Amino acid sequence: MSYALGIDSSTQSCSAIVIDTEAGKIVAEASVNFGEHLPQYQAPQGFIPDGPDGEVHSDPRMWLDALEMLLEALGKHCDLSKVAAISGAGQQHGSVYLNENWLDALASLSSEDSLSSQLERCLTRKTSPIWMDSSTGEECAEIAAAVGGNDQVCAKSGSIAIERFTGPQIRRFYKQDAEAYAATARIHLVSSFLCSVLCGADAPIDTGDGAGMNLLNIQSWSWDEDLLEATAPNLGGKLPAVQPGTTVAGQIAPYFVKKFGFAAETPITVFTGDNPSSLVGMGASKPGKLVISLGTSDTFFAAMPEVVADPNGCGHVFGNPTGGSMSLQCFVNGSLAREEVKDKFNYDWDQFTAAFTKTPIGNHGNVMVPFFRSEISPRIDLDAPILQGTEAFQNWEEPDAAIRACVEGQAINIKLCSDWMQLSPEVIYLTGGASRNDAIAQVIADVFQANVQRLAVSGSVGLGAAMRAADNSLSCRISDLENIFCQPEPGSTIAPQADAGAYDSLASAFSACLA
Ligand SMILES: Nc1ncnc2c1ncn2[C@@H]1O[C@H](COP(=O)(O)OP(=O)(O)O)[C@@H](O)[C@H]1O
Ligand SMILES: O=C(CO)[C@@H](O)[C@H](O)COP(=O)(O)O
Repeated sequence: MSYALGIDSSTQSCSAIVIDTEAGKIVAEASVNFGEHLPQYQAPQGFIPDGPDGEVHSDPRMWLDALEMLLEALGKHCDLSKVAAISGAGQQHGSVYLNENWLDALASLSSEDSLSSQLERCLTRKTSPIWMDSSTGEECAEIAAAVGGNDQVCAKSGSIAIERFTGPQIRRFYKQDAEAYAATARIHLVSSFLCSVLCGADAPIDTGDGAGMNLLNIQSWSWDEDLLEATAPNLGGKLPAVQPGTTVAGQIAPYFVKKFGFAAETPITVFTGDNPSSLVGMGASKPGKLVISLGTSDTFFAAMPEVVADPNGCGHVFGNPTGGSMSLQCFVNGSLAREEVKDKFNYDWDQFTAAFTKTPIGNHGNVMVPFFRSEISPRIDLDAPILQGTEAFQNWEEPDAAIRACVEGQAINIKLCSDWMQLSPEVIYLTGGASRNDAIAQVIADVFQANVQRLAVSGSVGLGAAMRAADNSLSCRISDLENIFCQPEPGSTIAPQADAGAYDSLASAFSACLA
């Protein structure tokens, strides 16, 4: 049997891909959009809107319901009993809090009932903070002070103390509700939570996703005692083991065998974060390739030959699921910022895209810092964009110029913030929902003065998971799978149209707006 299943539970949707490693083709794909298919959770974009004090949470029951809907849909396109290897990925940093009933509940799941109805009684925190949460500034400062400053936090964990990272989120929970914290027996990431559910047993956290917690030591790749202590009492005992991404976490639980027809004993490789998984699915797990993901967040990442920390404190070092490390820069104002500008003018994506043919490169000097919510790269508190240019532009009276300015501002910001990685690529590989947009891809090619390519398989997170599963459990090699599945979409290369230096003055104006 040669089928491998990869699952991607990201911010707005849960998707899956099944690859046939022998035939070298995709067998089935399916996707469940949280807002569209599970409206009862009132999370149109995958998170509960308007949380207080920068809180952004999601309901973990929604992720469970989506997983079931996904497998149901997938089973209509493919015989799931042929799947011989499974892995997956979750949006990074999000955490799930579970009580002492968790392990028993997992071990005794009945296929007569839903996962969410059987596991909700295990939740000690009804909703899960996710990566967009910025409520933990105070906790970050406390953790940094306790271990001797942010330089120490960064040297240990690969990032300074960061609001969305899981450690500060755990500390906030402990401070807000010490009783519920004490009743918490296990804290999982989205990735390890879903992996545990599939295994029917507690699964480890992998080094790729674990590094996004401010708790994992990136030299030893094990929980760091000082960071654990600085975060919350008895935390070590509440965390699962950390394991490399090449670990098999367990076998599929009887629940999924009975309900969806998987073969008993199908091995499950430890899940990772969506970005580390995408690194694999983009064929970029060895150093040399640079990826920009335009998902809910925009991210810029690459496998690194050695651990390099961002001197400005905005970038991160995560584990590479195939070994070694990767660097990543995350931009909160990604797709949702582009959508805000589009929706401001009641445009659809075609009208949004057409705006680029009606405006020139450089936008006559009109520049936008397109931050609709506090940005982390660079760290700045804003709840509305800064516009600088003609009066009409500043008054949002020029829709096409505003759209170009949003995307140019984003691309310039990505370039400025990723300079620390010292990568000057000839080719940038694009993935994520917005990567299908040629106009956005063209701006990235122009700003970076590099060719831009997309791969023929668009779901790089799920693909990366399927490839890791196949590498671990089907005797396939990642490099061979890359040759088959990670090939550029024919004719997709977008070359720069702008001259080198065309964006120099706009980049200076952008920086000046932030000064
Ligand atoms: N044609 C398009 N042009 C630009 N952006 C698009 C287009 N189609 C979809 N998107 C964006 O893709 C985003 C979803 O990307 P996706 O990678 O699926 O998100 P995530 O993995 O974070 O759940 C949407 O928020 C939407 O703004
Ligand atoms: O916070 C980060 C990375 O550090 C985000 O990239 C999340 O991992 C969410 O990913 P998407 O849903 O936007 O792909």
